[in-house]
Parts: sequence; C-alpha cells; structure tokens
Amino acid sequence: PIKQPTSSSTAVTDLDDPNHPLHHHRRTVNDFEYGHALGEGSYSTVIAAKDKKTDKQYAIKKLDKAHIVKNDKVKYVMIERDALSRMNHLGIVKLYWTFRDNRSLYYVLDLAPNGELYSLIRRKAPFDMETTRFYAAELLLALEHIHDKGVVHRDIKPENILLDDNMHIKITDFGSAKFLEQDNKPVAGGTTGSSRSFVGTAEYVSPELLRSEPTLKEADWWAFGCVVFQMLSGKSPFKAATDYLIFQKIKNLEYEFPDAFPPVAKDLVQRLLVLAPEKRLGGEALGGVDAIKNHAFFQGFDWQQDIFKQTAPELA
Ligand SMILES: NC(=O)c1nn(CC2CCNCC2)c2c1CCc1cnc(N=C3C=CCC=C3)nc1-2
Repeated sequence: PIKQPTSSSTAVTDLDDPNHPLHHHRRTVNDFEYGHALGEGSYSTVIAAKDKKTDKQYAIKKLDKAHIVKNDKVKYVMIERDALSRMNHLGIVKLYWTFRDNRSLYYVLDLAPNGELYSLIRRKAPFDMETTRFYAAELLLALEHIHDKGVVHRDIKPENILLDDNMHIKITDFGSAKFLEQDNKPVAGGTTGSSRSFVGTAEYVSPELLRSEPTLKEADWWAFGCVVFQMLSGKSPFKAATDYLIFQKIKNLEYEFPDAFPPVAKDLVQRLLVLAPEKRLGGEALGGVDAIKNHAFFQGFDWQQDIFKQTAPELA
C-alpha cells in the first residue's frame, strides 16, 4: 500500500520515499534492463531497454561524450536535446528522462516497435490513397507541431518516420534540427549546414540546402512532398547512383510521375516539389500548413478528429 503522508509537515520528507505518489523518481543507468541495438549513429547507439520498476519498454539513445567533444558535435547534441524537450505530440518520439555516467549521455525515448515507414513502403508500396492520406496527414500534423515549437527538423525521410505498436507514426532523430526566430527566420549564428554529412540518404535534401541558402520550414515541406510521392510510387522522386547525381536531379527538378499516379496526389506533389521555397505549398507566403490541409488531396478529411486516436489502415 502506498504510504499516505500523515500530515502536511511530513509530506515534503515523504517525497524522498519512492512509494510516495508524488515521488518523480529520477532514472539512472541501473534502472533499466538493456536489450538489442536498434540503430547506430556516428556518435550514438540506440538500444531497446525495459524500465525495471514499471516493465515499460523504451528506446535509450546512448551518446559517447568523448567522441562528441573530439568531433566538435556538442552544439548538435544540445540542439537535439533542446528540440526533443520542446516536443509534446503523439506523432513525435517523446524524451522522458536524460542522465549521464562518466563516459556517456543517455536519452530515454519512446520505443517505436514497428520500425521505419521506409521498411513499410519497401514491403507494401504503392499504398492506396486512403493509407497514403492517413500517413500524409499524421506527418503533416507532426511537422505542424515541430514548426509551432520554432524548430525545423531538416532530415525528414521514411527512415526517420517510425511506427508505434498501433502503426501510428513517431518522428525521430532531431540531430539535424535548427531553431527559428518567431518569424521563421534562422536564429542568428545558427548552423547553415547540419550535423548530417550526408552519410544517410541525400534523396530528401531541399534545393535551398544545396544552394547554401537558409533552410526554414519550407525545407521540411519539400521532404513531405518526397515522402507522399514515395508512398504512392514505391520510390523516392530523385534517385541516382551517386549523391552528386541526386543533387543534380534535385537542383534541376528532374523527376517524373509513374503513369498510374493519382491526379489529385500529382497536383499536391507538384505544388510541394517547387525549387523556390517562397513558392512552395506550406510556405508562409502561401498561407502555411493550412494551404496543404485545404488541398483537394485531403478532400473531406476531418482535421478536428485526432487521427492519432483512430485505427491505422490495414495494409493489404
Ligand atoms: N537516432 C535516433 O534518435 C533513433 N534512432 N533509432 C533507431 C532507428 C531510427 C531510424 N533509422 C534506423 C535506426 C531510434 C531513435 C529514437 C528512438 C527510437 C525508438 N524506436 C525505434 N525503433 C526501431 C524499431 C525497429 C527498427 C529500428 C528502430 N528506434 C528509435
């Protein structure tokens, strides 16, 4: 039985009692049982882990302090942690606790047991329109939240869109994120480049990043267009044998739709894959995210319903 405080005077000292209902028990390395690795970054490892007290599963991102300092990544690690801490949305991986030991930093995050949207696309694309609209709407709402918190993700791609146990999305990896001033301008002295040295795929990079211009919210809507294209065609729009050739195709807007691509989706993608950020759907100049919500692609979609509480579509 949980010990109830006998009187207000004892309430404070009881907070040290782990059984006290208000005790927000901090976590340390030893509070978890560690399982298999979920992924390796250049200076981090992500491990499935179970909280011994609650049996709840988490993903713990372990960052090597020495490696971060040696490779001058401290700024990116702080940006990632600050960005994650601001997020409070079902479509985004939640950061529960952080702690450290002498060699590593630990971030305790939501576990997304069903892996990457990328794997789902590889196995099941082309998705039908209902499934595509579902995942496009969830991605749109998660991006809207990220931008409302003054953050640009800058690395949206199917590998970073994870799936939870009910097949709803969880966006992850804010290692390339950037903070915005309130008027969608880059923070002074912010990073124009990103921590990503294109070790991952270059296929979703925005044209403005390739022109070394500021990458703002519009860069995430470019990537959104690429993901919608890929869910309906099974392939990303800008594919080539090398990063250099991919960049050429992006800069020249060199992509084509498969014959059976649904016309209303084609119209949406064509308004997102626009080289000039100020002319891109979702951009501030064109009415922001509402211009995408009101596009015919989302005809009849009820944005007032919480899609993250609905049942995800069965994939044939
Ligand atoms: N970089 C990260 O923060 C991160 N990396 N991963 C692992 C995969 C991410 C996508 N690309 C491959 C590695 C995670 C996280 C956050 C937190 C997180 C939560 N759940 C999972 N779940 C997975 C389940 C099956 C396969 C891969 C990941 N993964 C992660």
